[in-house]
Amino acid sequence: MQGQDWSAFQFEIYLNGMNGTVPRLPTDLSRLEEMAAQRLGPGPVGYVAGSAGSGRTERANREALDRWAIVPRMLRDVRERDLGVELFGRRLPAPVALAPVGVLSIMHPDAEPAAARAAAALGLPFTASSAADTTMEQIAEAMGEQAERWFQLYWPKDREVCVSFLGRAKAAGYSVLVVTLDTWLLAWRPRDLDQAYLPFLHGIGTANYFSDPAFRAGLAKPVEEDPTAAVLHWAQMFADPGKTWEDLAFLRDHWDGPIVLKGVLHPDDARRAADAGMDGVVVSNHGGRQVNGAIGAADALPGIAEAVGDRLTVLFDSGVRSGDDVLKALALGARGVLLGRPYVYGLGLDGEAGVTHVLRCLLAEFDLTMALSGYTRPGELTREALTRPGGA
Ligand SMILES: Cc1cc2nc3c(=O)[nH]c(=O)nc-3n(C[C@H](O)[C@H](O)[C@H](O)COP(=O)(O)O)c2cc1C
Ligand SMILES: O=C(O)C(=O)c1ccccc1
Repeated sequence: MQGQDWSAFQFEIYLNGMNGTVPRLPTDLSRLEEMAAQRLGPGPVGYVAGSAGSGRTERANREALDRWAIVPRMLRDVRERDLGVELFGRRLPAPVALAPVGVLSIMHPDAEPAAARAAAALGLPFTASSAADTTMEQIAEAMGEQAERWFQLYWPKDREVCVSFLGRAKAAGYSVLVVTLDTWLLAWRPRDLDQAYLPFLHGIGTANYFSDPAFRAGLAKPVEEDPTAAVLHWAQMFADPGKTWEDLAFLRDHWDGPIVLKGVLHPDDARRAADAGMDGVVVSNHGGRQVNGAIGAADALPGIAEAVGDRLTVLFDSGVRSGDDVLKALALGARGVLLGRPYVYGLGLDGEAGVTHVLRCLLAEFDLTMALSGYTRPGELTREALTRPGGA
């Protein structure tokens, strides 16, 4: 084994069984939602599990991955394997990062620091959401100096707040800026609407803003004196639906590291990202939480990889639930994937240990599936590894 031996987790689980111990959480990560629904509150679970409209696009994400089938190849000596990849100039032990997810404290009191520590302990990047309950500085501290961390920007209307966030993220050691393009407005989300549940109105997810000097300067009264006014101010400056491709020059001027645009679904938008001097895209429909009826993310992936794969680092999220999903995404042209809801359920069900469990399951399953399919490293995976049984 050249890289980290991710599949050792499988044997560890069986060995623990000799002492009568079985895993506290399911090892089929698609079952976590069901367990979370039994054990956690309906508001928080609805917020995480819910999606836009009828849930058509959330289902499309699964269907798009399920339409592909892996075609395993035999007798290829798969003893020496390495899941490691290079992303944005850094060597990572596996092609997986944690997706930016806001308001994690609705799932578990240990929230972002717990998830970030779990990622750091395995050497995987944690993407801190702008809408976190812990400041980016506190998350950085929880992760430790050397740990790879990315900052997700909800690009605010207020220029001063934007510049302040970028300066803080750089100072706190975030290496990659992930700019989310698909959430200028929150979509129509019936599960949240039916329960009239929105965490932000309770001030959840505003830690980066309420601690920010530029944000605070825009308030008539200090946050502590009038929290409701602070939340309302946050709501109107949090995003700017007026942004256009020309505005990316501003971000390029104020961030000297890699910039990745999250939420790209059309090859022409990916080309524009490359033309604007961006470094990567995340092919994503936000887990089906924004445009109901939108294309399944894995259906958009091959066209985008073909259009810009030689100019940009193409990442993927929306629907990844297993090691075979990771294999398919890489074979369809992604260089890495972001894991969303499964780690959030792991956090809700068992804190930091739950996130660790989820990541180790995903990567053990990916390593075993890759080996059993005849591949030894992510770079070997191409469309050749897959077929589409239904045709097309
Ligand atoms: C509860 C929740 C909160 C999220 N918050 C953010 C966020 O703050 N910023 C962001 O860019 N994406 C956010 N996302 C989207 C994720 O980054 C990712 O695109 C999505 O979860 C992928 O879909 P999947 O979890 O079904 O695989 C959120 C997703 C969920 C489920
Ligand atoms: O709920 C989400 O999908 C999301 O992206 C979000 C938006 C604003 C604040 C926190 C999360």
